[in-house]
Amino acid sequence: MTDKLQLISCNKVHSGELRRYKHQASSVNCEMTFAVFLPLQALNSQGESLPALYWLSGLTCTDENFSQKSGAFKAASELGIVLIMPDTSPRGCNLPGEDDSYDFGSGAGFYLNATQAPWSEHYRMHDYVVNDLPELAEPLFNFSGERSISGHSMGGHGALICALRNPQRYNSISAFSPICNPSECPWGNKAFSNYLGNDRQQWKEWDASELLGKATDQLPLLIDQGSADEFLQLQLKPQALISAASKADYPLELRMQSGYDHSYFFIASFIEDHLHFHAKYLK
Ligand SMILES: CC(=O)Oc1ccc2c(C)cc(=O)oc2c1
Repeated sequence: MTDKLQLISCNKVHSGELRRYKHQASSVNCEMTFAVFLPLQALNSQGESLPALYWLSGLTCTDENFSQKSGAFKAASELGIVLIMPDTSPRGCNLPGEDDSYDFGSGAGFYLNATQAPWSEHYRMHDYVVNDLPELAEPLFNFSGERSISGHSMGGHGALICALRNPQRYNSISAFSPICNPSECPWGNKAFSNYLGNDRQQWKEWDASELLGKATDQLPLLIDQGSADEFLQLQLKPQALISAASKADYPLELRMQSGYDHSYFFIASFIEDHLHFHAKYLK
């Protein structure tokens, strides 16, 4: 599988390696970039078997924001967890409007499979994250077969829908400030109407609150939300997820963190908690 990957860069960090790769991806029909953090344990020739945590970033981000701003590598090194960090959308596909706004198109793939032209040919980030990326990234180390998923904002919602739609593939889910009910917020309305069309029944298949409300398989789920988040009321709507979890008896731990906003300062403050949370379910 590694012959399909082109190494872009490699930096030593916390005794491990942060590598960036590019490759042609069949799910999204274009070139994609991703980053992987391999702790020291993944680099020695004995090849201790290690689990993976997928990180999905939010609107406007690339594979690089989490690497540069979260401070996750020290804990990932100590816990022996490989981090796999995809980009947030296909790019450079020359679709009309692809680069016109921060909340749609490039940097805003929403981790779903678009059904509407012209987006449906490339904007299939669900299949990329759930199928293509694991096939390429997991052979880079001695993979234990255990994976979990986390993310921020649009990526927090992405982590929720990837795991709720494919509970057998993940051991645990976490999110920072996720969009909780995209069918009922402006970012979600814009993305879903363009990617999925106007039939709101179809939207339910990609909305975390809808999926959680009818989930039959339950995964451990941790969410951190800042109380001073500027997007809390209009866009994120955690109450919808709390209500769905309560109706479905789904075990959700949602921690309201006093005074934190939507930025990576919030993520950096609690990422170690999230890594320790996932470590419990990855061994
Ligand atoms: C690096 C960074 O600040 O990331 C960032 C900023 C803002 C947002 C918003 C507004 C939404 C989202 O989904 O992600 C996101 C990420």
